[in-house]
Amino acid sequence: MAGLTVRHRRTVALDAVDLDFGTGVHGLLGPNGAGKTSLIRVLATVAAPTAGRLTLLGHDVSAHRGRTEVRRRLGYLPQEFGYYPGFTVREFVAYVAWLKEMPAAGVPDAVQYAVERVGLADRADAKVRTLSGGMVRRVGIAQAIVNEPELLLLDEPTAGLDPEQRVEFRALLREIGETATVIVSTHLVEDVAAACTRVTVVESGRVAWRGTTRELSALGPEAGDGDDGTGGEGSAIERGYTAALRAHRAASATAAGTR
Ligand SMILES: Nc1ncnc2c1ncn2[C@@H]1O[C@H](COP(=O)(O)OP(=O)(O)OP(=O)(O)O)[C@@H](O)[C@H]1O
Repeated sequence: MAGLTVRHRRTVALDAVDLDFGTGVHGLLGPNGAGKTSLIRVLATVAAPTAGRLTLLGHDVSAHRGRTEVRRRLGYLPQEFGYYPGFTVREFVAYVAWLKEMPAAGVPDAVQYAVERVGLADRADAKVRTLSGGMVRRVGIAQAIVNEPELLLLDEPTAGLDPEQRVEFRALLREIGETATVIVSTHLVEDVAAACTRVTVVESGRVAWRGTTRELSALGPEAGDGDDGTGGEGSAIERGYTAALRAHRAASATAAGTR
């Protein structure tokens, strides 16, 4: 993507962002309101950018034909995911498979596999309305992966999952990321540490930092070294994240001051 800009009335949610993502699990980290959801929605082709160029899976998505092709090959779990409470898990995931125009003959097996991968095989014939919040979240993940997407976009996917489910889910992401591009927006630094190989930190609609998870962990002060009494707390990756944000803010303030 190049010069990607998203405006909501007067708010600039994404400010001329240039990014590319290869195979693997990418974490999108940033404070509330940084622009993560705006970016994921554009990548999922549910929102059009205000300006800029976006190519997904080799297709220009400003063209109708490109968008249709890409939608078949992507999976998307929105932050607030809408479902039909009267459908069973199997029916709902099959419905999404149908929306993605998967060949009908392969749908039952694909649904079964997706449901198994999220650990819901024993509830596959239960109505979604009877499930707990964490289980509904897993239905959301199942519908996102039913077509074995080449591009998987997940907006705050671990919200509502208990610690054990989180661990299983991160393992699933790593497995999918071996062959697909997975982009996970989160404010949980531990999710990134456990599941992602690369990180993009966004703030105020701009890319504040990019690199590997390991590089982000190495960015912060050593534990206990914080010169202001806060910098040395938390895990290595939390300290790295805080350091990346501070450096970006300092650079933005300097740039604004010299304008
Ligand atoms: N529909 C909208 N109308 C007006 N402003 C919006 C709309 N959606 C987002 N914004 C604004 O755009 C900016 C970026 O929001 P976005 O939801 O992309 O951030 P985020 O990083 O996903 O935040 P969070 O972690 O809180 O979900 C924020 O300032 C937000 O208030």
